[in-house]
Amino acid sequence: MSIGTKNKVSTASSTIQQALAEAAQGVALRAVTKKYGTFTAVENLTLDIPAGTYCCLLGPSGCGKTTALRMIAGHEDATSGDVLIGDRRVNDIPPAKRNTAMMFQSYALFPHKTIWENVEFGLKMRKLPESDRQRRVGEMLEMVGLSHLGDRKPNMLSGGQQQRIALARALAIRPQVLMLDEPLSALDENLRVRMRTELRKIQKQFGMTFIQVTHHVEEAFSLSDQIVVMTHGRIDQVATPEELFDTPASQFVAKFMGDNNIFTGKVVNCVTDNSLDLIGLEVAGIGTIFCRGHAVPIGTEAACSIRPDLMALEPYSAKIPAKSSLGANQISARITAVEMTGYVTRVSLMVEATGQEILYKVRTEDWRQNTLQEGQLALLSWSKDNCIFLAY
Ligand SMILES: Nc1ncnc2c1ncn2[C@@H]1O[C@H](COP(=O)(O)OP(=O)(O)OP(=O)(O)O)[C@@H](O)[C@H]1O
Repeated sequence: MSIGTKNKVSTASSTIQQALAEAAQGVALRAVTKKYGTFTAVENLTLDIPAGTYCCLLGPSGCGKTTALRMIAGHEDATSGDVLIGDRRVNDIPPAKRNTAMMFQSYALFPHKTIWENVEFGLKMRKLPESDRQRRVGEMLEMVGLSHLGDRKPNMLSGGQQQRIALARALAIRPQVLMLDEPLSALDENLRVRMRTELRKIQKQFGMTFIQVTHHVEEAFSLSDQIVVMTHGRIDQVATPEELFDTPASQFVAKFMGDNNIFTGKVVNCVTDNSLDLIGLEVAGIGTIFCRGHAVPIGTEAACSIRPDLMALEPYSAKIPAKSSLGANQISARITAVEMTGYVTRVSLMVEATGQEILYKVRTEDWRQNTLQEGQLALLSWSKDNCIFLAY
């Protein structure tokens, strides 16, 4: 590549970068509800997504995330509440006039049009002059690294390439917000991981607002600045991936994050301590488990959560567990299964007194150093500081 070409590329890229970053707007929902007849699909959602954020709406099937996305895009009317893009209330503005773009799982590329024509489509609809269209399509194809494929039809491209074209087409109109509805689910595992890295890179590079619907926790963790966890049409928690991983706010979130071990019981003890109180939870058949959280009245039914990688496991016979001193969380459990999944080994255990299943996760290399086996009784222990109190 000559120096001249290189300069041209970087100038083009910084021009798009500026244009896209300037276009980006935040989104706000104010007490938004959507009803289908008597059924409430989305209830009283209030949410702020700042401009330039990669936000994922995460939750199980049917929790209302697509409905929420469609109300932002204008494909669904809110039954009540306000939808704002930037400072503008958009409830009564049709989808094509909202300055948003949508990218779907199926890419929705036009099969009979070339790649170039696909990317140009939205610009033609907006009646951009020919010269502007040419320049923008060129820039977009360059951005996704597929300038050389402009003459091909979509069926002559791989799944990953089609995906990038769908992204180029969506961004060509310089939307204030890009919405992505499960954009990676049609791809195989390897490609999915590669494409999510690309999506994140492009979103960061150009500082755009992306709102994506997904039910994959790992995908939401890897992509997002902000994750909105939804259940039954409501928001359960809005947090960064790190916050969600370290401190789930509810039993639902702790379970949905994957493998967290949850104990339910009654609050029997609360000690005010630094920013987070030390709480004792009496768990039937197990005893008192100590955890960190915000104090609630003694006697309240609640739960706590401990990550499977933050526990320690050792042979039971080596130590008789001292009856819970403050903060020493220990239980005995029998190993019921050991699964080597690659870097990580998953060890399933059962608390014999209650039948509760517990998961312990360990680096495979570390697991190989110990003598524990399936069928053996073991002692699990974990720190109160890693154990998260869940008030609901
Ligand atoms: N047009 C409709 N008429 C009636 N009910 C609907 C309609 N669209 C969605 N629903 C219902 O609203 C609820 C939320 O649907 P939505 O598609 O938003 O869920 P989701 O979280 O995106 O699920 P998925 O991950 O399966 O797409 C579901 O119970 C669904 O059946």
